[in-house]
Amino acid sequence: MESALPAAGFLYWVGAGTVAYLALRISYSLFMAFRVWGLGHGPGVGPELGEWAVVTGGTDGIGKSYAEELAKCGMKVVLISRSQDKLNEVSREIREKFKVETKTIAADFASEDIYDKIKTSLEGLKIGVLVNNVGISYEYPEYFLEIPDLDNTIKKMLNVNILSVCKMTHLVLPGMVERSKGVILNISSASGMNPFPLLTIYSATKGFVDFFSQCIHEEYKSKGIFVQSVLPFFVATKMSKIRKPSLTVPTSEAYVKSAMKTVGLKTRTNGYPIHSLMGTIVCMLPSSLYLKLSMYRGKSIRARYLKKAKKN
Ligand SMILES: CCCCC/C=C\C/C=C\C/C=C\C/C=C\CCCC(=O)CC(=O)SCCNC(=O)CCNC(=O)[C@H](O)C(C)(C)COP(=O)(O)OP(=O)(O)OC[C@H]1O[C@@H](n2cnc3c(N)ncnc32)[C@H](O)[C@@H]1OP(=O)(O)O
Ligand SMILES: NC(=O)C1=CN([C@@H]2O[C@H](COP(=O)(O)OP(=O)(O)OC[C@H]3O[C@@H](n4cnc5c(N)ncnc54)[C@H](OP(=O)(O)O)[C@@H]3O)[C@@H](O)[C@H]2O)C=CC1
Repeated sequence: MESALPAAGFLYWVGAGTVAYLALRISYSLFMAFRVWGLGHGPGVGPELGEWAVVTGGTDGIGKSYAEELAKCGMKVVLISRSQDKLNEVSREIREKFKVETKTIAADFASEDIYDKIKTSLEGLKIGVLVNNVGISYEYPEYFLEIPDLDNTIKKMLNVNILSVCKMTHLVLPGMVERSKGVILNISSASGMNPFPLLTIYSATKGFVDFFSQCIHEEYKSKGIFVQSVLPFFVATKMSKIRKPSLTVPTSEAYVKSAMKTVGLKTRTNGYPIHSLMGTIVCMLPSSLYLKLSMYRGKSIRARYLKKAKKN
């Protein structure tokens, strides 16, 4: 009886400590959400950082929306993607709508020999913002060994999702450091925060982007550079193949408008209020439960995709 009392006291303090810790974490998250999305603040970017913004994969989805938001802030925009036709069309739209200068570079980030051409095209530009947005994912969630053309998929996904982030940062960061200002926005994914089975290679590349961003921010923040890791859940784009936006699946325009409010305030963000709530919940789940739920989710999307493919 006597020896049970100190154990009960110990458990009481462990319980009280845990509750206090969780209460503090939730209060801090709510306070930050209110500060970022409730109070609002001016754009954390603009031509004062350097007149040009560079957006990789800037002709569709999330990248196109970043290009438009940056142009709206008065920045000149360089768009980089594969198709010159799409580049011409989107750059014309941006020039006409926002009255800013644009430049295009046609390059395929699946290749490794494009960076000399990009370097030459960017020479002499004062780049204030780099958005490392380009990324590719699976056609649909799939078991590792069943991925069509696996060797080629591995190489392509690593080149587009990882190599592009390192190489573009290498090209742009020296100028920013020299001018002691600049913002780099790296588009990771919620699947880079927590592993997402059946999107294994993709999820792991996005984990790389998240770690890379956090480390570079810590290395260069004293030089006036702000690096942000952006971690969206699903957004309605060609990549997710979700056609109809919903409460939890915003359009890319709504997503980016919201994510831009966090620039300068948060080095890691899910970018959208409901996504932040989902991120907070997911991070509090025991990892075994999270993995079960995400595997279940992946399997259900896979089944729907395969059923639809069989019908067509
Ligand atoms: C609030 C608490 C949260 C707790 C969470 C707990 C556990 C965690 C569990 C899961 C983790 C959650 C999210 C994952 C994390 C990160 C994801 C990041 C994604 C990312 O980085 C980008 C990608 O890599 S996307 C993956 C690659 N692309 C694909 O796999 C495409 C596959 N999809 C398709 O082919 C099609 O969409 C389809 C065949 C599945 C359906 O197409 P169809 O034309 O038939 O249907 P639609 O009209 O488009 O939509 C109907 C309906 O379904 C919803 N929906 C469609 N697709 C998806 C999808 N991929 N994911 C989720 N939901 C999808 C769509 O929104 C519609 O819903 P509605 O009927 O309107 O409610
Ligand atoms: N949509 C979502 O649900 C989520 C997306 N993300 C991330 O957001 C980023 C953007 O995704 P999203 O907007 O959905 O993608 P989209 O597929 O809608 O757009 C992709 C853009 O990248 C370009 N692109 C694709 N492949 C290459 C390549 N090999 N070389 C050069 N450019 C290329 C495309 O242009 P073109 O085809 O002309 O080359 C297009 O401009 C990605 O990094 C993705 O991982 C993260 C979480 C969720």
